[in-house]
Amino acid sequence: MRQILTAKQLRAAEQRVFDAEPDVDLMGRAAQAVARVTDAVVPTGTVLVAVGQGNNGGDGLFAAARLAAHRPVLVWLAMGSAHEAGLEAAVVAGAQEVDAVGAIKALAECSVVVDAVTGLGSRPGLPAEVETFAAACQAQGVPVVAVDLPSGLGADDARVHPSFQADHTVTFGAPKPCHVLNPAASRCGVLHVADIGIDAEPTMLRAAEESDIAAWWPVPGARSDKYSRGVLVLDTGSESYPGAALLSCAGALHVGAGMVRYAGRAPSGLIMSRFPSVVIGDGRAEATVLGSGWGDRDNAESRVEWAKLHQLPAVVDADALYSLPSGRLDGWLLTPHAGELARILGCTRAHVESQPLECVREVARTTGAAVLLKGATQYVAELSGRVTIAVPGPAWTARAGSGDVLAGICGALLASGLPAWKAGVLGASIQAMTAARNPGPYTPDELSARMPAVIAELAAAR
Ligand SMILES: NC(=O)C1=CN([C@@H]2O[C@H](COP(=O)(O)OP(=O)(O)OC[C@H]3O[C@@H](n4cnc5c(N)ncnc54)[C@H](OP(=O)(O)O)[C@@H]3O)[C@@H](O)[C@H]2O)[C@@H](O)CC1
Ligand SMILES: Nc1ncnc2c1ncn2[C@@H]1O[C@H](COP(=O)(O)OP(=O)(O)O)[C@@H](O)[C@H]1O
Ligand SMILES: [K+]
Repeated sequence: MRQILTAKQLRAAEQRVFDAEPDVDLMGRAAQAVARVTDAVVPTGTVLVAVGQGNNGGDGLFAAARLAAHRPVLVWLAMGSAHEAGLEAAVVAGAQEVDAVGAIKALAECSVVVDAVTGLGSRPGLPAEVETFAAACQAQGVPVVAVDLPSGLGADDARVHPSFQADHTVTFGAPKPCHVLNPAASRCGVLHVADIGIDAEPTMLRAAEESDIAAWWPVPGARSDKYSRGVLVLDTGSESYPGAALLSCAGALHVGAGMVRYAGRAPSGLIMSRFPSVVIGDGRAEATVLGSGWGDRDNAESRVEWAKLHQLPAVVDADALYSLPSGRLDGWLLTPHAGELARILGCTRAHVESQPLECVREVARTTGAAVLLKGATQYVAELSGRVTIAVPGPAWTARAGSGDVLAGICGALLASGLPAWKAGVLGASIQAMTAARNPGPYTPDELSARMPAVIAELAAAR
């Protein structure tokens, strides 16, 4: 599990290191990591380092000094002034200074650019000259290694602003929100988290890793049976949207539900013809999935209320999200995408997309349920305010029906006895990991059929 630190939390962690060891050279360690990644990404040719006036520029200059020992290095002081000791080290090592015009001209001969304009102290956006330079790097296809974060982004901000488009980003101690929250994360390229001796304490924002998914996956044991593995009732689909019923069945079955009962309004013959192991009709269960493919259903509210009355943990998806019963929904998992979350909150989709953490936390706080906000980055918020980001996957999954499969997956995991937040994180992650291992436009049900192989791989790795 990776802890995600805000700029303020990272600075506090840095301060603790300085307090314990006043002479520690954190900047030297940061520069060493930047030089190492730069050499690994593009081993030869001229490096052009764009330098700002703060400590981010300092990292860039000390990295320039290291690189200049074995390859040509140019430095551009993009804000006029720069970290004095860093500049001296770079010049002594042989780096050559260029001005703004020289920097743009030099791009034609450079093999890589190091962006050390701003980091944790970054205000969103770039001065005009730097923005022009960043655009030229992209237009000319020169790879960019960003120091700490692509200059122009805000460290704690999910939004994109005029900024560098990095191919690689070398950050220190722990990822910051901009490295994991989309769309900002899409500007970071490959993220390298360098250990420079800063300890990241547990925070209210963290990102799950594949090793967590492997460790948490509910693998059956010798004493397991279909009941102990979890019985799931799917009330999904409708006469108008029978496909959603099939997709939720596919999701639940392919992640190993002990038993799936189908109690929705899609034709039972259709379900049986595709999934003969599904039992038709309601019955004893450990969890239910409500809402996927319901459309405008007449008894939506009473059906959701029914689950609450029977204290049946529910995955609430799609149309059922607008029929939530009052009171605390402990043990439930809500699975909205940004548009659905906006409708629940009575705000715009754009607001949810620019403030995803605040919005997902707000619904978890007011309902007591765990809330999985779906999309390019998938967030699972709990009542406590803790948010866990699922393992990311490729955008191939962004297509109609993926959410129906995901609801079935999460339902099966909830039925297995996992807490709702963990069911959400595991469900979103396994779908993303399967897509990552099977790139291409597979349909959501085809992709679900590839999940057992990924789960077997995870179980074998434990
Ligand atoms: N502490 C440590 O020992 C370690 C720190 N480390 C490194 O330090 C970095 C943080 O350094 P930092 O605090 O000096 O801030 P930094 O990101 O360089 O920017 C501040 C300067 O940029 C300017 N500026 C900002 N935005 C702007 C904009 N949009 N347009 C124009 N100007 C803008 C801003 O101007 P001002 O706001 O003052 O007007 C100020 O002059 C961190 O990311 C990591 O790389 C590592 O070495 C590990 C050890
Ligand atoms: N950009 C993206 N990258 C990766 N996965 C995505 C992206 N956008 C959406 N997804 C995934 O696609 C699914 C879409 O869900 P949803 O919008 O509810 O679809 P539907 O309701 O049509 O089934 C979600 O499971 C989400 O995880
Ligand atoms: K930077």
